[in-house]
Amino acid sequence: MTAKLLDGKTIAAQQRQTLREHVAARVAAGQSVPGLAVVLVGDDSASQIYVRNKRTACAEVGIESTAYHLTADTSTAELLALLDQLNADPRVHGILVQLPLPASIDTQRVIEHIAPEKDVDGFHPYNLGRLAQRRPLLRSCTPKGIMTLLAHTQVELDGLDAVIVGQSNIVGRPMALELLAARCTVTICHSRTQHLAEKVRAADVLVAAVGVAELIQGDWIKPNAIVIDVGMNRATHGGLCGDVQFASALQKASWITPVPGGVGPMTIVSLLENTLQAAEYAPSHLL
Ligand SMILES: Nc1nc2c(c(=O)[nH]1)N[C@@H](CN(C=O)c1ccc(C(=O)N[C@@H](CCC(=O)O)C(=O)O)cc1)CN2
Ligand SMILES: [Mg+2]
Repeated sequence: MTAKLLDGKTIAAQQRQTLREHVAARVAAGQSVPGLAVVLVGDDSASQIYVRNKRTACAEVGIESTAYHLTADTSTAELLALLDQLNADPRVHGILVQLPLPASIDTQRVIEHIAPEKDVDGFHPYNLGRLAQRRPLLRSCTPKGIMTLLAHTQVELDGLDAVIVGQSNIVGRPMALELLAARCTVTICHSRTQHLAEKVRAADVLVAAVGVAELIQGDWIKPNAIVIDVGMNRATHGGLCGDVQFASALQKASWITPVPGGVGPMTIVSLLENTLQAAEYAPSHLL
């Protein structure tokens, strides 16, 4: 059997079209243009590309993005001062601080300084706590995008065994909360996990987000499993590869995401959705 591809590139393009219509309808009704502040600190080349892609996507759907590019020697206090300004600005509905930040900056303090109602990355403890209580507001972008991909399979998730490989704050942990809210039985695996292959073999839904090129072998995949590969690793031949051995997993899974073109585009479109959501739910005195 050959798995069907979960084509994030195409699905994200469809979502952007829908978003463009919603934003246009909102503006035609006399409401404000959704605004996203995009904060980049330092010169990390991958981050510069992601920020550029996010701003291009904003422009495509009619969200106004404003870039703040700070030098790598910016202090935590200076970044917090910028966030104070953005938190108070009624034209800014969403604030995105691109990660990773330079090591000299206290990332956790920065995340906690973003007003939760403008936290369109969904990284603030308030938003993660809301998700943990099954009352989500702004949801982390990669896990939210993966839930959209899973909905496209039309597979009923209720009661399935989900295994997540990777326990990061950005992907693994919020992903576990999303799948738990969808009534999966969830296992998180990490660097201390014993018998990883056996854990993966039990997965009806596998999310690989560990950042180790092709760690997960095709013969570990349960027949008919849904395989979501968040990994983006440099392959020895120069291109990109995921955390899953794609060619052999393709023969076992029912659905699988490609790398690139699977999860990545869904992360960006989820950010756009969150920005519109933040604008729609902004307290009326901020509209
Ligand atoms: N503030 C945030 N920082 C980071 C996030 C995030 O969601 N918020 N996630 C990642 C980086 N990231 C977005 O910021 C991101 C990474 C990759 C892609 C993507 O579309 N990837 C493409 C392949 C790109 C390539 O060819 O190099 C794909 O998968 O098709 C989107 C977003 C860490 N930081
Ligand atoms: Mg992400």
